[in-house]
Amino acid sequence: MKPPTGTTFFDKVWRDHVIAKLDQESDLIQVDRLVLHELSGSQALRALEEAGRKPISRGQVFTVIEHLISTQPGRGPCDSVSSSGPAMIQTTRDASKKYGLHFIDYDDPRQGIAHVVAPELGIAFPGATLVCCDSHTSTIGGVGALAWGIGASEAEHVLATQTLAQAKPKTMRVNFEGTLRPGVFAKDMILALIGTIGAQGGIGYATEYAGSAVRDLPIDGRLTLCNMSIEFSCKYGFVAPDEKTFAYLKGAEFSPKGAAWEKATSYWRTLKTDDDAVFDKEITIDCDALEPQVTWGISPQQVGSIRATVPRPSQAVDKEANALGERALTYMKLHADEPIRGTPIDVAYIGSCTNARLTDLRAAAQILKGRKVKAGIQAICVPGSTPVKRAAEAEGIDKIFKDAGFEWHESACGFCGHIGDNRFADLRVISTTNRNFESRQGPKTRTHLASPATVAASAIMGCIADARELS
Ligand SMILES: CC(C)[C@H](C(=O)O)[C@@H](O)C(=O)O
Ligand code: SF4
Repeated sequence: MKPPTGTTFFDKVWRDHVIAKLDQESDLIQVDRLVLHELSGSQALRALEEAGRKPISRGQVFTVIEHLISTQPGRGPCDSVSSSGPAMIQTTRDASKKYGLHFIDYDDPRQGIAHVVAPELGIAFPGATLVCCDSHTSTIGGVGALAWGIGASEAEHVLATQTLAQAKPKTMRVNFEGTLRPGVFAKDMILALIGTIGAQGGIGYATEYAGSAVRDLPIDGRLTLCNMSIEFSCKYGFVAPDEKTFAYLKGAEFSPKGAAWEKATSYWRTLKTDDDAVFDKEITIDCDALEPQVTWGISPQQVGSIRATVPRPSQAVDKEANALGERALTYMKLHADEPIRGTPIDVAYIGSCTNARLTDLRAAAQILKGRKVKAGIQAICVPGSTPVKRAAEAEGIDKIFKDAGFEWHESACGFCGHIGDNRFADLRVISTTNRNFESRQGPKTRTHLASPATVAASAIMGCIADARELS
């Protein structure tokens, strides 16, 4: 008789949302929250309208303008970074008003990137299932929700039924153990994991991030970790909720209040993995020894310590990695055995749903205070949301950035992905974002992914720099 084993956080949340078993692998899942942005969300809203249908539960649907809207101060209702932007923005605006959805327009004081706004406003909560037409939706696992990215046709189905058919994934736990040294952050943790497991390492898994280093992270750091789950092909990433989670969500606009809050937190406290639960896969990352990480290639798996040299593709684990390595060095105009630190840069970018929350801006400001961006370097900050921007301004962080020589923008997805603006074309960018694919940030841009502190230090030095030398 197999000894009974405990249940994982994932299994508990999944079990509480199964409406019906569809077949051996798939279940029909109840969806608690649907978040739509104007790029792919507008497609779902238009398809629903063309089918003559309407949302089954408009109170569970949230729409936000954040992908295509310009980040320039003084932006107008349809100022966009792409030619198709104005129409998609207006479609989202019109449908949201027609159906009475929770709508956050470009000039709403709560506006921001969906994956920053949903936790901030308590739209997401522990144990909730939340979907969005975006591959980085797993970010929201940082507050203990089960959140994943879907396509526009799936979003149309959720709009009409508030359910979704899902194949149940295997479970993985990544134990980040130890204590981060000063100058090392959540971004370094997740980059190190992806460098270890590979960009395909999470296919078919739901990943729980655990361990002492995760417990020590602020919620912003947990959101950073979960954000990049998809960069190792893992659709679901999450951190089981704890008192830090509850403190973060308490009092948020859409969080339960009063007796409902007490009832909710008593349920949320049950959402943790049992001590004797067994995972399909477990990995441990030693954080005591962790160094700041920076990518050198064209995949987030092509990453290493900022103190390392660019690796030789011939030393890669297999032929495929070898070929990707050769392609990366050619595209990135780098040479094997050269130190990554000291590589000249053209642009320093702080933004995105990965690393532009208040703790991220504080970490960068600590490096920038009293210093100047190197002459000739473009330095831009796009806060993750308008509330983050306002909170940073209340602390004088915007002044530190501007005095150093950074541009201080309005919140949106901005220059994370190449949606239209070509100002980084053919330049080397060190960036707090989550993807370093070829031409990700514009035609022939060469992107290095790093933490906000590393980006800030690099802006000052004019080359890839170790923030620990400046702090
Ligand atoms: C536009 C959206 C579909 C896309 C994604 O899902 O990842 C974008 O957010 C990105 O980061 O490339
Ligand atoms: S900030 Fe970047 S990664 Fe995040 S949703 Fe927007 S485009 Fe995608």
